Amino acid sequence: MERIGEKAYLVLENGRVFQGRRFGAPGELMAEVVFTTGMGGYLETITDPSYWGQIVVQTFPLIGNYGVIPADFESGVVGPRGYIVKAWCQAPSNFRSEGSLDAFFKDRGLCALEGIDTRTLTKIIREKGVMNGMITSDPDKADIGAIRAYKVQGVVREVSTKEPYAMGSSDARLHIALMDYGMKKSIGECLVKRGAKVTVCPCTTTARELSDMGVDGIMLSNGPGDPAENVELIENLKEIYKLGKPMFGICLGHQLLALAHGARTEKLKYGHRGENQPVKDLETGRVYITSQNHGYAVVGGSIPAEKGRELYVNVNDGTCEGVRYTDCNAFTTQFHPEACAGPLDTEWLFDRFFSMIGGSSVCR
Ligand SMILES: NC(=O)CC[C@H](N)C(=O)O
Repeated sequence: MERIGEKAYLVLENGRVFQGRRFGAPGELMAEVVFTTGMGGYLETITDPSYWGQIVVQTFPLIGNYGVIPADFESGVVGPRGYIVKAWCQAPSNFRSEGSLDAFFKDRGLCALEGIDTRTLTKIIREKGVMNGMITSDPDKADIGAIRAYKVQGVVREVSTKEPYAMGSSDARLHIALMDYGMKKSIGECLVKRGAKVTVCPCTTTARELSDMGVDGIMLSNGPGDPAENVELIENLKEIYKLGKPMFGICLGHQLLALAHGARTEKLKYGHRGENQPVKDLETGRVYITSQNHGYAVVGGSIPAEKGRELYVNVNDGTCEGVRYTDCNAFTTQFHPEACAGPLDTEWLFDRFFSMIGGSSVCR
Protein backbone atom coordinates (compact mmCIF):
# COMPACT_ATOMS: atom_id res chain seq x y z
CA MET A 1 0.00 0.00 0.00
CA GLU A 2 1.30 3.48 -0.83
CA ARG A 3 2.72 5.41 2.13
CA ILE A 4 1.44 8.95 2.04
CA GLY A 5 2.58 10.76 5.19
CA GLU A 6 4.28 14.11 5.04
CA LYS A 7 8.07 14.03 5.56
CA ALA A 8 9.14 14.72 9.14
CA TYR A 9 12.16 14.08 11.35
CA LEU A 10 13.35 12.91 14.73
CA VAL A 11 16.28 15.03 15.93
CA LEU A 12 18.21 13.50 18.82
CA GLU A 13 20.00 15.61 21.40
CA ASN A 14 23.34 14.31 20.05
CA GLY A 15 22.53 15.91 16.68
CA ARG A 16 21.62 12.70 14.88
CA VAL A 17 18.64 13.14 12.51
CA PHE A 18 16.26 10.39 11.33
CA GLN A 19 13.87 10.98 8.47
CA GLY A 20 10.40 9.47 8.47
CA ARG A 21 6.78 10.21 7.55
CA ARG A 22 4.06 11.59 9.76
CA PHE A 23 0.89 9.83 10.78
CA GLY A 24 -1.58 10.71 13.52
CA ALA A 25 -1.78 14.32 14.70
CA PRO A 26 0.38 17.14 13.33
CA GLY A 27 2.75 19.03 15.61
CA GLU A 28 6.26 19.60 16.87
CA LEU A 29 7.40 18.32 20.26
CA MET A 30 10.33 17.50 22.49
CA ALA A 31 10.47 14.53 24.85
CA GLU A 32 12.63 11.76 26.22
CA VAL A 33 13.10 9.01 23.61
CA VAL A 34 12.65 5.48 25.00
CA PHE A 35 12.21 2.13 23.30
CA THR A 36 9.97 -0.80 24.13
CA THR A 37 10.63 -4.31 22.90
CA GLY A 38 7.05 -5.60 23.30
CA MET A 39 5.98 -7.35 20.10
CA GLY A 40 2.30 -6.74 20.77
CA GLY A 41 0.40 -4.75 23.36
CA TYR A 42 0.80 -1.43 21.59
CA LEU A 43 -2.64 -0.25 22.78
CA GLU A 44 -1.70 -0.86 26.42
CA THR A 45 1.57 1.01 25.80
CA ILE A 46 -0.12 3.99 24.15
CA THR A 47 -2.62 4.34 27.02
CA ASP A 48 -0.15 3.78 29.91
CA PRO A 49 0.23 7.12 31.80
CA SER A 50 3.76 6.06 32.86
CA TYR A 51 4.95 7.14 29.38
CA TRP A 52 3.95 10.78 30.05
CA GLY A 53 6.59 13.12 28.56
CA GLN A 54 8.23 10.43 26.44
CA ILE A 55 8.51 9.53 22.77
CA VAL A 56 8.02 5.78 22.55
CA VAL A 57 9.90 3.82 19.89
CA GLN A 58 8.48 0.38 19.12
CA THR A 59 11.30 -2.03 18.21
CA PHE A 60 8.84 -4.48 16.66
CA PRO A 61 8.71 -3.39 13.01
CA LEU A 62 4.98 -3.52 12.26
CA ILE A 63 2.55 -1.92 14.68
CA GLY A 64 -1.23 -1.60 14.49
CA ASN A 65 -2.15 -4.95 12.89
CA TYR A 66 -5.11 -5.51 15.19
CA GLY A 67 -6.32 -1.92 15.04
CA VAL A 68 -7.74 0.08 17.93
CA ILE A 69 -9.62 -1.80 20.67
CA PRO A 70 -10.86 0.57 23.42
CA ALA A 71 -11.56 -2.34 25.81
CA ASP A 72 -7.78 -2.92 25.96
CA PHE A 73 -6.92 0.65 26.94
CA GLU A 74 -5.10 1.02 30.26
CA SER A 75 -6.47 4.51 31.03
CA GLY A 76 -8.55 7.33 29.59
CA VAL A 77 -5.44 9.21 28.43
CA VAL A 78 -2.79 8.78 25.79
CA GLY A 79 0.48 8.33 27.72
CA PRO A 80 3.36 9.11 25.35
CA ARG A 81 3.93 12.57 23.89
CA GLY A 82 5.20 11.11 20.61
CA TYR A 83 5.26 7.69 18.94
CA ILE A 84 7.71 6.13 16.49
CA VAL A 85 7.44 2.96 14.42
CA LYS A 86 9.09 1.35 11.43
CA ALA A 87 5.69 0.82 9.81
CA TRP A 88 2.08 1.12 10.94
CA CYS A 89 -0.54 -1.20 9.57
CA GLN A 90 -2.95 0.67 7.30
CA ALA A 91 -5.35 -2.25 6.97
CA PRO A 92 -5.86 -3.59 10.49
CA SER A 93 -7.86 -6.76 10.90
CA ASN A 94 -9.48 -7.94 14.11
CA PHE A 95 -13.08 -8.63 15.08
CA ARG A 96 -12.70 -6.28 18.07
CA SER A 97 -11.06 -3.42 16.17
CA GLU A 98 -12.83 -0.07 15.97
CA GLY A 99 -10.41 1.70 13.61
CA SER A 100 -6.86 2.47 12.60
CA LEU A 101 -4.02 3.94 14.64
CA ASP A 102 -3.82 6.96 12.34
CA ALA A 103 -7.43 8.00 12.99
CA PHE A 104 -7.11 7.31 16.71
CA PHE A 105 -3.92 9.37 17.01
CA LYS A 106 -5.48 12.25 15.06
CA ASP A 107 -8.46 12.19 17.39
CA ARG A 108 -6.30 12.11 20.57
CA GLY A 109 -3.59 14.52 19.34
CA LEU A 110 -0.74 11.98 19.35
CA CYS A 111 2.03 12.92 16.95
CA ALA A 112 3.66 9.89 15.29
CA LEU A 113 6.37 9.01 12.76
CA GLU A 114 6.77 5.92 10.62
CA GLY A 115 9.52 4.86 8.26
CA ILE A 116 12.16 5.49 10.93
CA ASP A 117 15.09 3.09 11.10
CA THR A 118 14.04 1.93 14.58
CA ARG A 119 16.81 -0.68 14.74
CA THR A 120 19.59 1.91 14.38
CA LEU A 121 17.75 4.32 16.69
CA THR A 122 17.40 1.65 19.39
CA LYS A 123 21.07 0.70 19.11
CA ILE A 124 22.05 4.34 19.65
CA ILE A 125 19.91 4.58 22.81
CA ARG A 126 21.26 1.25 24.07
CA GLU A 127 24.87 2.28 23.51
CA LYS A 128 24.79 5.94 24.51
CA GLY A 129 21.90 5.78 27.00
CA VAL A 130 18.46 7.35 27.03
CA MET A 131 18.34 10.81 25.45
CA ASN A 132 15.91 13.50 24.45
CA GLY A 133 14.65 14.14 20.95
CA MET A 134 12.34 16.31 18.91
CA ILE A 135 9.75 15.43 16.29
CA THR A 136 9.78 18.22 13.73
CA SER A 137 9.13 19.08 10.08
CA ASP A 138 12.18 21.35 9.98
CA PRO A 139 15.27 19.75 11.53
CA ASP A 140 17.45 22.75 10.62
CA LYS A 141 15.52 24.90 13.10
CA ALA A 142 15.73 22.36 15.95
CA ASP A 143 17.46 23.88 18.98
CA ILE A 144 19.78 21.16 20.32
CA GLY A 145 20.31 23.07 23.59
CA ALA A 146 16.56 23.17 24.23
CA ILE A 147 16.18 19.48 23.33
CA ARG A 148 18.95 18.60 25.80
CA ALA A 149 17.36 20.69 28.54
CA TYR A 150 13.94 19.00 28.32
CA LYS A 151 12.97 17.17 31.52
CA VAL A 152 9.85 15.22 32.40
CA GLN A 153 8.69 17.06 35.53
CA GLY A 154 5.74 17.40 37.90
CA VAL A 155 3.84 14.73 36.06
CA VAL A 156 2.26 12.53 38.73
CA ARG A 157 -0.18 15.22 39.86
CA GLU A 158 -1.13 15.86 36.23
CA VAL A 159 -2.19 12.28 35.61
CA SER A 160 -3.60 11.31 39.02
CA THR A 161 -7.38 11.40 39.48
CA LYS A 162 -8.64 14.64 41.04
CA GLU A 163 -11.52 12.94 42.87
CA PRO A 164 -11.76 9.46 44.40
CA TYR A 165 -13.89 6.94 42.51
CA ALA A 166 -14.97 3.36 43.08
CA MET A 167 -14.27 0.17 41.15
CA GLY A 168 -15.96 -3.18 41.88
CA SER A 169 -19.03 -4.15 43.84
CA SER A 170 -19.92 -1.95 46.83
CA ASP A 171 -20.91 -4.98 48.95
CA ALA A 172 -17.51 -6.67 48.57
CA ARG A 173 -16.01 -7.86 51.87
CA LEU A 174 -12.64 -6.19 51.43
CA HIS A 175 -12.01 -2.53 50.74
CA ILE A 176 -8.70 -1.55 49.11
CA ALA A 177 -7.44 1.99 48.48
CA LEU A 178 -5.56 2.28 45.20
CA MET A 179 -3.25 5.30 45.28
CA ASP A 180 -3.34 6.69 41.75
CA TYR A 181 0.08 7.95 40.66
CA GLY A 182 -0.88 7.44 36.98
CA MET A 183 -2.38 4.01 37.25
CA LYS A 184 -3.03 1.35 34.68
CA LYS A 185 -6.62 0.18 35.03
CA SER A 186 -5.54 -3.49 35.06
CA ILE A 187 -4.15 -3.04 38.57
CA GLY A 188 -7.64 -2.07 39.80
CA GLU A 189 -9.16 -4.93 37.80
CA CYS A 190 -6.79 -7.48 39.39
CA LEU A 191 -8.09 -6.36 42.80
CA VAL A 192 -11.75 -6.27 41.76
CA LYS A 193 -11.73 -9.73 40.19
CA ARG A 194 -10.43 -11.13 43.49
CA GLY A 195 -13.50 -9.78 45.24
CA ALA A 196 -12.45 -6.36 46.56
CA LYS A 197 -14.16 -3.03 46.42
CA VAL A 198 -11.52 -0.54 45.28
CA THR A 199 -11.44 3.20 45.91
CA VAL A 200 -9.06 4.87 43.48
CA CYS A 201 -7.57 7.79 45.44
CA PRO A 202 -5.85 11.00 44.33
CA CYS A 203 -2.07 10.81 44.87
CA THR A 204 -2.29 13.41 47.65
CA THR A 205 -4.72 11.39 49.81
CA THR A 206 -3.40 11.44 53.38
CA ALA A 207 -2.92 8.68 55.97
CA ARG A 208 -5.74 10.26 57.99
CA GLU A 209 -8.15 10.16 55.04
CA LEU A 210 -7.27 6.52 54.30
CA SER A 211 -7.78 5.63 57.93
CA ASP A 212 -11.18 7.39 57.98
CA MET A 213 -12.19 5.40 54.90
CA GLY A 214 -11.57 2.23 56.91
CA VAL A 215 -9.65 0.49 54.15
CA ASP A 216 -8.28 -3.04 54.64
CA GLY A 217 -5.27 -2.66 52.36
CA ILE A 218 -3.44 -0.07 50.29
CA MET A 219 -2.19 -0.54 46.74
CA LEU A 220 0.38 1.89 45.24
CA SER A 221 0.16 2.27 41.46
CA ASN A 222 2.64 2.79 38.64
CA GLY A 223 3.19 6.27 37.23
CA PRO A 224 5.40 8.61 35.19
CA GLY A 225 8.57 10.61 35.79
CA ASP A 226 11.48 10.66 38.21
CA PRO A 227 10.32 9.08 41.49
CA ALA A 228 12.64 11.20 43.67
CA GLU A 229 11.04 14.49 42.63
CA ASN A 230 7.76 13.59 44.40
CA VAL A 231 8.93 14.94 47.74
CA GLU A 232 5.48 15.60 49.25
CA LEU A 233 4.07 12.27 48.11
CA ILE A 234 7.05 10.48 49.67
CA GLU A 235 6.50 12.35 52.97
CA ASN A 236 2.84 11.39 52.75
CA LEU A 237 3.78 7.70 52.31
CA LYS A 238 5.88 7.81 55.47
CA GLU A 239 2.63 8.45 57.37
CA ILE A 240 0.63 5.98 55.29
CA TYR A 241 2.85 2.98 55.98
CA LYS A 242 2.72 3.72 59.70
CA LEU A 243 -1.00 2.84 59.55
CA GLY A 244 0.25 -0.78 59.49
CA LYS A 245 -2.18 -1.80 56.74
CA PRO A 246 -1.05 -4.42 54.21
CA MET A 247 0.50 -2.64 51.22
CA PHE A 248 1.52 -3.68 47.73
CA GLY A 249 3.36 -1.27 45.40
CA ILE A 250 4.01 -1.60 41.69
CA CYS A 251 6.67 0.25 39.66
CA LEU A 252 6.44 3.96 40.69
CA GLY A 253 4.59 2.78 43.83
CA HIS A 254 7.54 0.45 44.56
CA GLN A 255 10.04 3.28 44.05
CA LEU A 256 8.11 5.77 46.20
CA LEU A 257 7.77 3.34 49.13
CA ALA A 258 11.53 2.64 48.97
CA LEU A 259 12.26 6.39 49.00
CA ALA A 260 9.90 6.77 51.98
CA HIS A 261 12.07 4.20 53.78
CA GLY A 262 15.27 6.15 53.12
CA ALA A 263 16.47 4.13 50.09
CA ARG A 264 17.77 5.80 46.90
CA THR A 265 16.67 5.56 43.28
CA GLU A 266 18.86 5.95 40.20
CA LYS A 267 18.23 6.49 36.51
CA LEU A 268 18.99 3.42 34.40
CA LYS A 269 21.04 3.73 31.22
CA TYR A 270 18.05 3.00 28.97
CA GLY A 271 15.45 1.39 31.23
CA HIS A 272 13.44 -1.80 30.93
CA ARG A 273 10.44 -1.63 28.62
CA GLY A 274 8.98 -4.80 27.19
CA GLU A 275 7.29 -8.05 27.99
CA ASN A 276 10.13 -10.51 28.55
CA GLN A 277 12.27 -9.15 31.39
CA PRO A 278 13.62 -12.02 33.54
CA VAL A 279 13.28 -11.49 37.29
CA LYS A 280 14.68 -13.77 39.99
CA ASP A 281 12.93 -14.38 43.30
CA LEU A 282 15.83 -14.36 45.78
CA GLU A 283 13.90 -16.45 48.33
CA THR A 284 13.12 -19.35 46.01
CA GLY A 285 15.64 -18.93 43.18
CA ARG A 286 12.80 -19.08 40.68
CA VAL A 287 12.91 -16.85 37.60
CA TYR A 288 9.78 -15.22 36.19
CA ILE A 289 9.31 -13.54 32.82
CA THR A 290 7.75 -10.16 33.46
CA SER A 291 6.23 -7.10 31.83
CA GLN A 292 8.09 -3.84 32.52
CA ASN A 293 8.14 -0.14 31.76
CA HIS A 294 10.54 1.94 33.80
CA GLY A 295 13.55 4.21 33.48
CA TYR A 296 14.51 4.44 37.17
CA ALA A 297 15.32 1.76 39.74
CA VAL A 298 15.70 1.45 43.49
CA VAL A 299 19.37 1.01 44.45
CA GLY A 300 19.14 -2.42 46.12
CA GLY A 301 22.01 -1.80 48.55
CA SER A 302 20.44 1.45 49.78
CA ILE A 303 17.43 -0.21 51.43
CA PRO A 304 18.08 0.15 55.20
CA ALA A 305 18.72 -3.41 56.47
CA GLU A 306 16.48 -2.92 59.51
CA LYS A 307 13.54 -1.90 57.31
CA GLY A 308 13.48 -4.35 54.43
CA ARG A 309 15.41 -6.42 51.91
CA GLU A 310 15.62 -6.98 48.21
CA LEU A 311 13.16 -9.67 47.21
CA TYR A 312 13.59 -9.73 43.42
CA VAL A 313 16.44 -8.85 41.03
CA ASN A 314 16.61 -8.41 37.27
CA VAL A 315 18.58 -11.30 35.77
CA ASN A 316 19.91 -9.18 32.88
CA ASP A 317 21.50 -6.36 34.85
CA GLY A 318 21.14 -7.25 38.56
CA THR A 319 18.98 -4.21 39.37
CA CYS A 320 16.43 -4.27 42.18
CA GLU A 321 13.02 -5.62 41.08
CA GLY A 322 11.21 -5.77 44.40
CA VAL A 323 11.40 -5.32 48.15
CA ARG A 324 9.94 -7.10 51.17
CA TYR A 325 9.60 -4.74 54.12
CA THR A 326 10.15 -5.91 57.65
CA ASP A 327 9.11 -2.70 59.45
CA CYS A 328 5.66 -2.60 57.85
CA ASN A 329 3.29 -5.05 56.27
CA ALA A 330 4.36 -4.39 52.67
CA PHE A 331 6.03 -5.75 49.56
CA THR A 332 6.64 -4.12 46.20
CA THR A 333 7.65 -4.99 42.65
CA GLN A 334 9.37 -2.96 39.96
CA PHE A 335 7.81 -5.21 37.33
CA HIS A 336 4.10 -5.39 36.45
CA PRO A 337 2.26 -8.44 37.86
CA GLU A 338 -0.95 -7.12 36.28
CA ALA A 339 0.80 -7.61 32.88
CA CYS A 340 -1.33 -5.95 30.17
CA ALA A 341 0.53 -6.31 28.00
CA GLY A 342 2.75 -9.28 28.76
CA PRO A 343 2.91 -12.53 30.68
CA LEU A 344 0.53 -13.27 33.56
CA ASP A 345 3.10 -15.43 35.39
CA THR A 346 3.28 -13.16 38.45
CA GLU A 347 -0.40 -12.26 38.79
CA TRP A 348 -0.48 -14.54 41.85
CA LEU A 349 1.25 -11.72 43.74
CA PHE A 350 -2.20 -10.15 44.05
CA ASP A 351 -3.25 -13.35 45.87
CA ARG A 352 -0.30 -12.88 48.23
CA PHE A 353 -1.55 -9.33 48.90
CA PHE A 354 -5.05 -10.65 49.62
CA SER A 355 -3.72 -13.28 51.99
CA MET A 356 -1.83 -10.52 53.86
CA ILE A 357 -5.13 -8.65 54.20
CA GLY A 358 -6.70 -11.82 55.55
CA GLY A 359 -9.18 -12.55 52.83
CA SER A 360 -8.83 -15.48 50.50
CA SER A 361 -8.99 -14.10 47.00
CA VAL A 362 -12.02 -15.08 44.99
CA CYS A 363 -10.99 -15.05 41.35
CA ARG A 364 -13.95 -14.30 39.14
N1 LIG B 1 5.72 2.30 35.05
C1 LIG B 1 6.15 3.03 36.08
O1 LIG B 1 5.52 3.16 37.12
C2 LIG B 1 7.42 3.82 35.85
C3 LIG B 1 8.03 4.41 37.09
C4 LIG B 1 9.00 5.54 36.81
N2 LIG B 1 8.33 6.62 36.16
C5 LIG B 1 10.18 5.06 36.00
O2 LIG B 1 10.28 5.35 34.82
O3 LIG B 1 11.02 4.35 36.50
